[in-house]
Amino acid sequence: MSSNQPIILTPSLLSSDFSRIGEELIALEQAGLQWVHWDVMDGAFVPNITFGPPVIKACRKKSSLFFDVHLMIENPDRYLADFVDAGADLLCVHAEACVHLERTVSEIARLGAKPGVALNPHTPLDVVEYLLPQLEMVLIMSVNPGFGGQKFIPFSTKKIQRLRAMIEEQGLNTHIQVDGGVTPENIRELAQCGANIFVSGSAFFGFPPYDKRLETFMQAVK
Ligand SMILES: O=C(CO)[C@H](O)[C@H](O)COP(=O)(O)O
Ligand SMILES: [Fe+2]
Repeated sequence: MSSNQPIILTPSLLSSDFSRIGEELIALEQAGLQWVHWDVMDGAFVPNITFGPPVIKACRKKSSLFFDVHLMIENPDRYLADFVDAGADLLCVHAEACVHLERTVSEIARLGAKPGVALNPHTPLDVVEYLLPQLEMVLIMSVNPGFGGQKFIPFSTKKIQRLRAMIEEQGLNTHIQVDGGVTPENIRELAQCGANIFVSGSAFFGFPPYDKRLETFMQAVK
């Protein structure tokens, strides 16, 4: 059940060289990428800490890539305006971190960014069912969030299939992003299940040059 949505590869900067993120962004753009995935971690929602709005804001000046921002933070409402001001194009919050998810999603849209909701591997799809018309994207975590380089959790394929069916049932064409353990070896199956936006960290940045790596992913998904 593949989607009619465009196929997009969004490299996760979590596996990039943090000492030169600005240069990495320029290299991605030159290699033909259109999106880039920022993994924001607060050391509370997930057991790791990365970067926040000031880093994104500084990098925004160097890049016209679409900034796809994955917020792995508790109570994200506190920082939505800061991330939009920093230049986030899409803000994806975790359902597990939001008590009033509809309010949070509406606020992201009001601030002028595209809203997304991420679901941890064990979180059922029901939590987004009624919100789908308001969402640009649902992110299916195919690893437990917090670290790059983990193994893809096999039941995620069934979850993607069910979500694509739910989206079609409502007559929508919401993006499905899959995040964690995505490789050129499994991207085709994930697209056939209905995902159309693919995050890749370790399997992307570990295999330069980036233009060739993008081509490898795109050939694999054809
Ligand atoms: O959200 C994430 C981790 O919480 C990352 O986006 C994800 O793990 C990407 O890394 P890899 O492709 O190496 O699995
Ligand atoms: Fe992510």
